[in-house]
Amino acid sequence: ILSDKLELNSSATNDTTFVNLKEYTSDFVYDMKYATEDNFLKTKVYDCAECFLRLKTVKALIEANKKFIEKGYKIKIFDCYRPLDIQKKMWTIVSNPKYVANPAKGSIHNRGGAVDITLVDSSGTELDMGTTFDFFGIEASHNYPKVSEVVKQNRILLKTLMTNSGFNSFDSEWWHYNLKSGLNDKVSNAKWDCK
Ligand SMILES: C[C@@H](N)C(=O)N[C@H](C)C(=O)O
Ligand SMILES: [Zn+2]
Repeated sequence: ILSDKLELNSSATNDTTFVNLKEYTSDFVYDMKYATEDNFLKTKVYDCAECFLRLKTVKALIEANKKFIEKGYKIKIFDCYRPLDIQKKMWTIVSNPKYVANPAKGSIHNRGGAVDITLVDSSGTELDMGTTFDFFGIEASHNYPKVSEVVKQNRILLKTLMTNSGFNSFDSEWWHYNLKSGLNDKVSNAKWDCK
């Protein structure tokens, strides 16, 4: 029988095992938007705020965060693994692959290989990235030219260290990063246990 719960802490942990980021480090800041009502669905679609990812994604993200910490910043996380059912809900609201991946194909979030993130400074203040998280418009694009020099530099900082740590950026959303090998893994609809 296939379980619809994420299989965790299996004795044979390998790079594609789903793990909880907080079990590996306390160096991240969290604002798991879909575990709140402060998101574009205007409803809490996760029962609790946990960041599950494939172990290989966790390793790459920790490597990236170390580089940001050396510069006085930290990664703040908005979303990690996302069950396919939630992707379907998102797609009914925003059926535009520039902003929400088509569930027929599956997002790399559904594969445990994507993260939605920003940067905070040493006092925990978010860097100005020009738009809010999940602003679905041209202004959120890496290629949008009419942003201030500060915003441009902040986006470049995020993109440079993430792409140097094994992630690809996503042109239409400054916050979304895909692990380079993330498309090789299976889409999942498993949910996680909330204690
Ligand atoms: C919904 C948004 N946060 C996001 O992650 N979009 C990308 C394109 C996705 O759904 O994979
Ligand atoms: Zn995303």
